Amino acid sequence: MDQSRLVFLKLGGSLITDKTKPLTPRLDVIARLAEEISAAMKTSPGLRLLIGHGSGSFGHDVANRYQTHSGGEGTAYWQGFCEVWQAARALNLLVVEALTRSGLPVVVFPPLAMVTAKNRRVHAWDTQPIKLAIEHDLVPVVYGDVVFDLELGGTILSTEDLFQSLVQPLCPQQILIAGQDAGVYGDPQNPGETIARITPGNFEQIQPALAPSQAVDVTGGMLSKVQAMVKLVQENPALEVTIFSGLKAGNLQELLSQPGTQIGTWIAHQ
Ligand SMILES: Nc1ncnc2c1ncn2[C@@H]1O[C@H](COP(=O)(O)OP(=O)(O)OP(=O)(O)O)[C@@H](O)[C@H]1O
Ligand SMILES: C=C(C)CCOP(=O)(O)O
Repeated sequence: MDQSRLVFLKLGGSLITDKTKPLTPRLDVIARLAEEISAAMKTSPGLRLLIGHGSGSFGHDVANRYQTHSGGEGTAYWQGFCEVWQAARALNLLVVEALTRSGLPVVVFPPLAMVTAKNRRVHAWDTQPIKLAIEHDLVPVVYGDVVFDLELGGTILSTEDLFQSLVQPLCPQQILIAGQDAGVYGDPQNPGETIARITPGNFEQIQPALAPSQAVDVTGGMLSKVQAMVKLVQENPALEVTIFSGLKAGNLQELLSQPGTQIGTWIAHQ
């Protein structure tokens, strides 16, 4: 890859859906986020993007009913697997429609068709097509999905799981995680103050403030998100991660077009 700046962006399920109501997209938010991304791309010629999105009250709700993430066998398990796929895909269609309407050249890489897992971790993924899409100035889109698992039968990979496995082959400079919350709160029971910076050095001290999602969520909420990102910056010291609110209009556009903007919680090597 050349000198341009590659950013992985997650549009969290807590942002693009209402996680308190099954199968409820926030279409106005999705449309605004798409416009912000498009505006940032126009004013930042070196910016290259890989977009991932979460499943919110689509996939999580159905997966929770069937415990799809834990693996299984038999007709009922595979029926559930299929229903989770349908829910995740339905949300993906809405996101892609909005991104396309905003003029973004998006191409979808459905995880079920590309990735296999082993005990809930990415096992094999030919990332060459994604690399080529970025090199040709397209915007690849991935999303949390069901995948076949060589040990468990089936499982679920979150957007963060996918990002973790794409960092090494694609070498992004930044990961932006947009959710409904202003960042990582020092006390999730009393949301207000966000933690400005998390590093491998202060992670242990911050960990008690990290909890699963307050909504139905089979991939772990803020705790697993921060854990995964701290591990990534530890392994890739040049990488920086920002967790921020995409509900506040303008945040996403600013973070995309002005690297270094201090919004939300930063996760960095030091
Ligand atoms: N310290 C904390 N700060 C902020 N949120 C926290 C904290 N601890 C737990 N949470 C919960 O984690 C949620 C964010 O994780 P969640 O996985 O729901 O987000 P998401 O990635 O946007 O959603 P999805 O997994 O559907 O894509 C928050 O909405 C909150 O309920
Ligand atoms: C529940 C499904 C299908 C995917 C979960 O992905 P995430 O919302 O990124 O955690």
